[in-house]
Amino acid sequence: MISVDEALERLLEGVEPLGGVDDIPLHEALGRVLAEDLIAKRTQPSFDASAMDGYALRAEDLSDPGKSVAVVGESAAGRAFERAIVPGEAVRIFTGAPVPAGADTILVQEDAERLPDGRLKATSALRANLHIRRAGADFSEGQLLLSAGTLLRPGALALAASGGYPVLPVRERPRVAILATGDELVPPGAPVGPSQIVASNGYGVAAIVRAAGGEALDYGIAPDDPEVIGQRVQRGLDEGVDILVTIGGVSVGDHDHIGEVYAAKGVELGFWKVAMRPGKPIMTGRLGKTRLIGLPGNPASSLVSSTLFLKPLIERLAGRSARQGLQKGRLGAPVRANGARSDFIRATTTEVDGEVRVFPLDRQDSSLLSVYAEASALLMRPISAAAAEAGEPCLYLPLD
Ligand SMILES: Nc1nc2c(c(=O)[nH]1)N[C@H]1C(S)=C(S)[C@@H](COP(=O)(O)OP(=O)(O)OC[C@H]3O[C@@H](n4cnc5c(N)ncnc54)[C@H](O)[C@@H]3O)O[C@H]1N2
Ligand code: MOO
Repeated sequence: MISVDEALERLLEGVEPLGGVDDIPLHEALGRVLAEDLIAKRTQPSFDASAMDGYALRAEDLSDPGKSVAVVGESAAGRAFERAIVPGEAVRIFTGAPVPAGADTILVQEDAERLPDGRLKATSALRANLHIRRAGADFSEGQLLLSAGTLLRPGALALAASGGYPVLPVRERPRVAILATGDELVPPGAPVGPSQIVASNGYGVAAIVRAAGGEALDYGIAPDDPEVIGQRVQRGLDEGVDILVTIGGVSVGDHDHIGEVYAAKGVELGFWKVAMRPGKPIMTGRLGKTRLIGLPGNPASSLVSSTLFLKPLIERLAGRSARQGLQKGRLGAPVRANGARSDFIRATTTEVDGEVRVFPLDRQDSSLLSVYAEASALLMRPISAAAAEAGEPCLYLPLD
């Protein structure tokens, strides 16, 4: 059996980002991947701005407690005070408003006293350069705002808007068809007969697809019939999907037909079986431009193997820049020696003194979705790892 690293290397070998680029409005761009570097079209802020409600003035004018200055006008957000101030003058100012020329500090309202004649005093010591956001503090025109390959998250969308972009060039999304297989499967919400179960895995797999930057296409449920599974696979090929994912039927039982279907379709086999737990029987292949991934049917197996293989494949096709791999943490509890497969243990994480502690969950059977849903990380135990105590270093993969 090949290792996880070798399997991933084989799967990603020669995979290039898809070529298409769409121009789409900002509000539709969440989760898409930026196709080009984004250069700021403007400077933010474009003027020195006050960070507080108060008064703009020269610090020197109120350097001793006996001094006062005249308040000669107002600068509000969107309505600047039109001229420079001169020594002895202050301007009432509000958060976000332009600081008038001649002023070098902001006296916050809470530290200001207006005298009966309207003049202004400071009730605490004042110095220059307080509460002023300098022009260009966020970014300047011509600066790189976001690099090609960035996954567009909420902050990136707001930044692009601020930089002057109502529309963004984004990469074409990899199209990923997901087909559940098994005579026992019924859709969620349908009556569940004796010996039937609900087809649940596809919903988790589809969510992994979307979070990675792909488009998930639901191909429904096929019975354990190689003929029918073959027809659905053909549909994926006809529709030119980038990835065709099947769930179940990759093991060695009499009703496991994915290998047979691959062979009948002339799929060029990538690998079958990886030295990992859960998810060992994963099968991959390629037919023309379509990549095929046969996920194992057990719920945790399908989700762990999607996280380790399907997700990076989508990220590569989507043109995403380098992704986070295994992280360093410390064991929150002792673990047993490991055997001949890398173990991806469903775990929770907490931060203690700036370090992440990883706590394996009690039950690890690959059928347990309640355990998988509780997990925030996969604790990775390498092949043949020795038993380890709480507090020892470990590696883990955060789950989205
Ligand atoms: N003799 C052996 N038996 C098994 C081996 C082995 O090496 N030798 N490997 C085991 C491992 S490890 C796994 S993982 C499973 C994977 O088997 P399949 O991919 O063939 O999966 P199925 O048999 O079709 O289903 C397994 C299990 O998962 C349920 N399932 C399937 N699809 C879904 C779905 N969409 N949603 C929810 N649950 C699903 C299915 O009902 C079964 O209970 O094989 C072991 N056996
Ligand atoms: O790999 Mo199976 O995934 O142990 O249940």
